[in-house]
Amino acid sequence: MRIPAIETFGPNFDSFDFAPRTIPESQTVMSCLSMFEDLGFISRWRIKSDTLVRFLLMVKKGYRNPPYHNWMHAYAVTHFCYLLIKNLHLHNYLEDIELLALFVSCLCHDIDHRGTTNSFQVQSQSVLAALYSSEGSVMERHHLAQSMCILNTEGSNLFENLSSKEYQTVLDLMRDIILATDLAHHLRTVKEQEELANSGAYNKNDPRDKHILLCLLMTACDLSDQTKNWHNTKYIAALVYQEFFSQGDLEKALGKNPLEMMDRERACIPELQISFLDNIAAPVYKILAAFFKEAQTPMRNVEENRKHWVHIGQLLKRHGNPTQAMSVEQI
Ligand SMILES: Cc1nc2ccc(C(=O)NCC(C)C)cc2n2c(-c3cc(OC(C)(C)C)ccc3Cl)nnc12
Ligand SMILES: [Mg+2]
Ligand SMILES: [Zn+2]
Repeated sequence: MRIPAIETFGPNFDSFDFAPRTIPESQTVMSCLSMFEDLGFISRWRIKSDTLVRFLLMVKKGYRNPPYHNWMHAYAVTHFCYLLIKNLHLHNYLEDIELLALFVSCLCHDIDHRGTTNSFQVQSQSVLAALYSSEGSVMERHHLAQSMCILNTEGSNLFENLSSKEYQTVLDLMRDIILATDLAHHLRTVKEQEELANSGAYNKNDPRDKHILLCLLMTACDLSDQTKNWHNTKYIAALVYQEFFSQGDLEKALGKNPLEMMDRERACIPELQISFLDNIAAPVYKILAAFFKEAQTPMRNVEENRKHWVHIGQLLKRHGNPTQAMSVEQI
């Protein structure tokens, strides 16, 4: 089968400033094929092209269509992983199999997401909560289970030609990486990531150091919409709050009080986005830039986007009533 050259998808496809959501959804699977090829994964791991196509189509089909946590989110996350591998010379920090696991985890990390949070699963006593709430990370365990199902399906097992040792290793890595996408896990490990980055003593023979770096890279991919242009950032906020406000509506219907950020009557999006950037997103890219000098651009773009939110917040204060919930279209 002919896999298009990566240049087909634009001259700056491998630049941090490239916005993957400009790729039409109809070309995303083909674009993933080209990324696998361009990263050398197809020959290195002897991936049969029909297996790879079936795997990608099964993963894409595994996503539902909530406003934010859909296939295009997974595609954008995966594209940022491609950028990290191409721009940060990660081969000096991680083994080949760890890069493969990271890239495939990006594709799979939110499979079958329903657009609601872990706490909503527990509150609403969902089937997934019944299955996983005793271990925590309810949604992430489900994303992992769905991913394993696809890999265990005849014809879409991407890792069919890996040795049994490699096979076990890549599945263990996917488990660690996908479970690390739980915000609660991230908040528990971000301090350690910062210390490791600032120590300058990263040791590629230390499994703990490699685990910490893999978690940082995964979170950097998961939040990468914040590292693009303002138009992209504004658009993503609209999608995220559509999802949050729908959950808030459901919680009210269940007689529960939603968090302010999920309550369309109370949420002030610019304020919430500034605190999300300050407390969650910006630190991730500051730490990434502390690890890799080539990672200045994403960090600078997040700082730029914060300035836009401050400006929007001032406009709102001057022209609107500051507590009035801003419709996402008005942003
Ligand atoms: C634009 C944007 N605004 C957000 C605003 C708030 C929050 C939120 O959860 N606040 C909870 C309080 C307790 C702090 C997340 C937001 N968010 C995410 C996101 C990141 C996640 O977790 C990782 C990837 C591990 C960080 C998990 C889920 C989501 Cl939706 N992606 N984009 C966004
Ligand atoms: Mg997730
Ligand atoms: Zn995600």
